[in-house]
Amino acid sequence: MAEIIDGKRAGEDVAAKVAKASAELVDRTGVKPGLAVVIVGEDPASQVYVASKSRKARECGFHSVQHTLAEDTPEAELLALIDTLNADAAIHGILVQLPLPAHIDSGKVIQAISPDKDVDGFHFINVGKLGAGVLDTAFVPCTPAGSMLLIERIHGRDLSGLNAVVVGRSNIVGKPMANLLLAANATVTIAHSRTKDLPALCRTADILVAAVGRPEMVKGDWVKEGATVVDVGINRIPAPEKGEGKSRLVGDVEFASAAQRAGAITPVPGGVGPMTIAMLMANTLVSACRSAGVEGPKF
Ligand SMILES: Nc1nc(=O)c2c([nH]1)NC[C@@H]1CN(c3ccc(C(=O)N[C@@H](CCC(=O)O)C(=O)O)cc3)C=[N+]21
Repeated sequence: MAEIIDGKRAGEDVAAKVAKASAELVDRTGVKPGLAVVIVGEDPASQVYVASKSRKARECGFHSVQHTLAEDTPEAELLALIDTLNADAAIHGILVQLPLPAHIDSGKVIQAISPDKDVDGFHFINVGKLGAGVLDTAFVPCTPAGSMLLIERIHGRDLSGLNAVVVGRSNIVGKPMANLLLAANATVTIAHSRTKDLPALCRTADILVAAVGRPEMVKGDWVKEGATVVDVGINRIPAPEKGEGKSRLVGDVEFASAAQRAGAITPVPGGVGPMTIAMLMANTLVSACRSAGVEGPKF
């Protein structure tokens, strides 16, 4: 049976380090890290995530503001809010919760965020730095950054000689994840819906990252014996066994069968999700340290 990687615990470790550094930053410079989270519309799942980000920010001793805009907010109004936050010296990180309503061009909105406050790491400047391996000043997207810290717990920082397969090629997880694995010297393959014989490819992976958004798509017999499996998926599926109308969270990996073969595996919930939120705090702290001109902690 695989070791179950405790992402909740790892996320708490990161948050404790952030909280300590945040208090030191305030003491030394008077600068308090500030995070602005913007949400447009009333999607209940998004509301839950945004609330937990704001809560975690307060736990870290941050200045935390949340802007909740109506579903029908015009794009220009959202862009104007971003301009205001870009110019606000008390704000070091801006997160616009995705997805945005269909009438808003999310690409335009993301590129309007100052790259220096882009704690999601989605601005082209940060995407480019990651692609070029300039990691010291890049903001790295939170989910891949958190996944790397979980992988580090098993393999250390140097992944030389290890084969990594990333299933999924999204801009928010698959592509940045592949770049981080490559920067750590892994041999990386990105697989996707057009990949031939995906199960066979996955069986070559010492590190298998599933980020496709399809519930339990990766089966146990796709997993190489002893591999490290990182499940990025968070899918809510019906759970009639729990009662009428009930649901449960599953990942992109069929956990029970994969855990039989893996050496280590992240669960859902309690794996990558809590690390994502923790890395958002880490990125915000780093941004505040930069703005105060002091060296922050490394994560
Ligand atoms: N600009 C932007 N940046 C994001 O980082 C972003 C986003 N938009 N839009 C939505 C997704 C989703 N996301 C999650 C973060 C943590 C958990 C998390 O902590 N999940 C818990 C379970 C939560 C539950 O029970 O529902 C866990 O996996 O243990 C989940 C999902 C960040 N996202």
